[in-house]
Amino acid sequence: MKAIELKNDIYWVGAIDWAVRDFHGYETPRGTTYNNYLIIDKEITLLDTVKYDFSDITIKNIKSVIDPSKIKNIVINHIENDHVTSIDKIMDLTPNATIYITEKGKRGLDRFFDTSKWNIKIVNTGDTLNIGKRTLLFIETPMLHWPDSMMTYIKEDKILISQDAFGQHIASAVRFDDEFITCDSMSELEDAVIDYYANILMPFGQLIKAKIADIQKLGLQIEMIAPDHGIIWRTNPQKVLQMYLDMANGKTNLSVSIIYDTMWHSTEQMTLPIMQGIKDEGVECKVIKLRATPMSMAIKDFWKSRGALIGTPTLNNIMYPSVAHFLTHLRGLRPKNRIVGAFGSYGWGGGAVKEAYENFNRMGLEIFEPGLQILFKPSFEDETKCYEFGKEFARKVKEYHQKF
Ligand SMILES: Cc1cc2nc3c(=O)[nH]c(=O)nc-3n(C[C@H](O)[C@H](O)[C@H](O)COP(=O)(O)O)c2cc1C
Repeated sequence: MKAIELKNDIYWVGAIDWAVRDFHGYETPRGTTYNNYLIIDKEITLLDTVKYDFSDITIKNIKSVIDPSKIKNIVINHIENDHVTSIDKIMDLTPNATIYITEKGKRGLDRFFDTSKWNIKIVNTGDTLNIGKRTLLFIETPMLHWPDSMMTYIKEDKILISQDAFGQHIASAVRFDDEFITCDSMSELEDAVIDYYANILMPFGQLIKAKIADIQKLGLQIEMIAPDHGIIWRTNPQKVLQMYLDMANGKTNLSVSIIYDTMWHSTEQMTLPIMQGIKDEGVECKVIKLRATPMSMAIKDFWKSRGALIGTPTLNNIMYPSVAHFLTHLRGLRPKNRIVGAFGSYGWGGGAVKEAYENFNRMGLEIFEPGLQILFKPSFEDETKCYEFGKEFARKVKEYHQKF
């Protein structure tokens, strides 16, 4: 691999991770990339590093353009391990370089490395760094998605180095959106954006809107958005900005996800008439069995639908563990603008459906009540109840969807 030019004298020097499937628990079936960028100017500047196991690769890529000892400035936009843990290797090659980082970023960096001998400059929103023909503008983006996060805008080239925002977990032979949609497809790229947003950025919708508004107020013209993972947006960067705004504003499909688990298939049997009821109301429906589906995919499918029905049998008075796991994960992501209900089979005292509703209440979601509980295996009459339950839920979903 070698460096790839984004614009004149601005290079991608990152690494492709074809093999990663478990990214801090997030399933990444397409792998990912760790993107970082090198600018050749009067002061040679590196924007971000990569995950530690890939330090040799980024160094090789940098060497394909320039001797790394000539790097004068290193901008660290985000201190998460996948972006910062090869900085020591880079600093070994250019010990006099200056690191530009936010104050919170510096505090974190000090926990990973002995930074006592490194030159470090703290930057705030609006600060600029002139590197010769170019000026870098720093924009702090706290909690998008860590407190230290920032973006760097290359003024003359109109490139926004956006760190994790606008990224996707895609390992590909190509670097740019136009290339990707030729060898894969736009819908695959969009799906990867939604997947990343749902699993990482869902809690931060309000911040996303505010930050995009700030960027618009600054009047920055953006010709390219270069994130720290996946494909670079050079054809139509406005597309991903609009996708983020839409998701932050609650836009999603008029559809339902049935997300369930089962021990002896009774709850599973309930999914079929429920699904039929939903479809007969003209609403699309997708059914996801939790133990057969990676958590991050179930989260994405939840996010892609206006409504979700959670199916759980009762085990020892409470929800089935995989369902509890899913709802705990979902609660951390602070979902909004979705309507939910629950159903499931039980054998005696029940308890799982009630507990699912307790979870929904804690999340502050729009709730469809009452839930549906069936004793052991659903009878023919029970299946009719399931069908009506699905129909009624779909009607409520359609009504709720009008608000958006
Ligand atoms: C280990 C075990 C514990 C159970 N605990 C309860 C319970 O506490 N309360 C209850 O109502 N049913 C309990 N059940 C019964 C199940 O909820 C019942 O068999 C139900 O139909 C299972 O639904 P499923 O086929 O979708 O897994 C238990 C079942 C098993 C296997």
